[in-house]
Amino acid sequence: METVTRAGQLADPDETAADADGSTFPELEDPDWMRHAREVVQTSFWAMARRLPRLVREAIGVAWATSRRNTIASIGLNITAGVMTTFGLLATTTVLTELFAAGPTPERIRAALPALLLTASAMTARGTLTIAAGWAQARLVPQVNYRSELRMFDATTTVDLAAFDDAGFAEEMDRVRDRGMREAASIVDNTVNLVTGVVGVLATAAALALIQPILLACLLLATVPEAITVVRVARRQYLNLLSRTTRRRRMWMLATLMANRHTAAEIRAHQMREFLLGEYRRIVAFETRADLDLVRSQTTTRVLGASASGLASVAVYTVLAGLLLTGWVVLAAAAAALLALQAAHASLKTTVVATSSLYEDALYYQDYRDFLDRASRHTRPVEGQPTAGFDTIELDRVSLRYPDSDIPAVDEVSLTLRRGQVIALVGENGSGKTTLAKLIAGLYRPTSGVIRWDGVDTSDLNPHSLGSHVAVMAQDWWKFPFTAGQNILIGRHDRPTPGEGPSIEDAARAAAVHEIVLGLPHGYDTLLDREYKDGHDLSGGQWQRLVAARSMYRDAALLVCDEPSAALDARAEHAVFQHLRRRPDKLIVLITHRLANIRHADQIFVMREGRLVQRGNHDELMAEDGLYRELFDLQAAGYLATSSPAPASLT
Ligand SMILES: Nc1ncnc2c1ncn2[C@@H]1O[C@H](COP(=O)(O)OP(=O)(O)OP(=O)(O)O)[C@@H](O)[C@H]1O
Repeated sequence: METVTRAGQLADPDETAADADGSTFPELEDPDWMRHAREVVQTSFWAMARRLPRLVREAIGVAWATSRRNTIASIGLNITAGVMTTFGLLATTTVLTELFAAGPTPERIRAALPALLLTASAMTARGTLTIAAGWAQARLVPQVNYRSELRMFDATTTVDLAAFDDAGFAEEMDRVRDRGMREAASIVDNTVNLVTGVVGVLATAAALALIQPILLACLLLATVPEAITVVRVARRQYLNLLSRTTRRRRMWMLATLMANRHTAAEIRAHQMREFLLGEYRRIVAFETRADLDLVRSQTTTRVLGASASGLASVAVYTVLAGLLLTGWVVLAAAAAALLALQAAHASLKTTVVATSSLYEDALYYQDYRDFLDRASRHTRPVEGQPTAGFDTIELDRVSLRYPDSDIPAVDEVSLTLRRGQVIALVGENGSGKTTLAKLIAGLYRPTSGVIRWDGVDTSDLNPHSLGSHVAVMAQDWWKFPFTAGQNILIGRHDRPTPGEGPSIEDAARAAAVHEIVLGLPHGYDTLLDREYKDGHDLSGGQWQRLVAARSMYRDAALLVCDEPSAALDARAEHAVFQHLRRRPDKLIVLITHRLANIRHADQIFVMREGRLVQRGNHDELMAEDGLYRELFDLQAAGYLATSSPAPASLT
């Protein structure tokens, strides 16, 4: 893969990843999204310009959908400001004509006065309109930004869980979060800049054309060196940014490791400080060299550009002098033309820079749109019949194969579960218990087979309605950076009737976490994240109790508990399992490796390599000579206070 290096040249990856000492930065590989950056670098300016109309339409569409008022204001005020520029320049010509006319000075001034007032008014109006347009633009840009961010997070929180198992989806999501998400605002911003530039060019060109059309042609020619310099400098700057992105990611990662509460203990325990600082220093040295290279090459380009521009300006002024000498233009018109030339020059520069930036933005914006399309393919339609719950859940030859995997994680599983039961899924690591539980909970859709709630295929049910009857205590829960109370409340933040289910405190009591929360500095209002002021943290087991309280607060008909007591002490485990006992209104699905906790389950399903290999209650399974008994005996042996020899598998 090609990589972009220090001075911005495309280089061999091995060369790029090697620093001056010959050691390597294996992580300094280009992220995939950089391909767009390379495309920009390799595309000619005219190729970019050809795509402009489509981009401008797109940007105006986005801006229009966000705020009509600010869109009209940004564009309309800029156009009006352009008209004022033309007026101002033409009025300046009249002022100069009057001033250079023959006659006594006071009379000439008097004659010039009306045009002078007109010029002053036009320039004041232009200034005011430009400021107002800038204000509207400044209001529009963050609104567009928030809108695209919300659209993105709306998609990421709606897609099926399975989307996150698709490596392409995850990578695209990172890329869009990294850059594409904010491009819509940048497109709008650059479109308005482009409009401003074009209007400026047209306004001054109109004035010049009225003064002397030959000067207009000269102006366009004289701008070429400047345009080339601007594009070259912008591209080189961009290439530098590109090469830095990878290094900066690495630096950012190292910086996060070195200034982070979670890594502080390990860094000290392993005395990693010098290693991390050394890595950081190496990249900084690389960065500094790249910066110096850039400054050198940019300065050279600017010197060459400025010299060429200077020569071009001399040429234009020579033509102007020639026109003056031959009587093609009068002195007053020549002076006004000089002003127009300068104004046009600045507007052309704005136009060129905006075109180049707009093109670049558009490529990243395309990523954003592609991601939204991909997300919508991973999203279930919200229609489907609502459900009031279930009495039975039936799995009929249900399988699930993760993307990029040849072996199904769950393989043709058929079982029937009833409300009022406690059932347990048992098996060794990787046997498919969590995957099966997620299928039962409706978090995954089977790749084959059918799951029915009271005979109705769950894919015909409204997913939101179905989800409202399910609570999941996940194995890999997240420490949400909210208060203790909110951490429970988010189990069902939208409970329609308060008092319908357990209160936050009831749920906390059931999960043996109420006393712990009361002991926090602000009780249920204590923020559980040390990274914020006044934030606190809990131990792993205390967090797990809080997670259990959240699911109890959710109070759903189906409760799936995946290793609910892995981090709990004996007392808390007892409390949690007391709550997870048989209840007529609930179906409880338990996954645990602590088999003593499921002895009283109505049904135990034993899994091996994705398949159900045994089913029955504890006594029935102990009576069989199978995996369940083997696992149970192995565990029970650990609790026996005898010096009997350990099972063969442990020796
Ligand atoms: N998101 C995923 N993408 C791809 N493969 C996965 C994913 N999650 C699990 N697997 C694979 O599916 C198989 C079953 O995993 P699962 O988590 O269901 O097992 P488990 O019985 O719950 O294991 P454990 O007891 O360790 O929690 C394993 O081989 C695992 O590597």
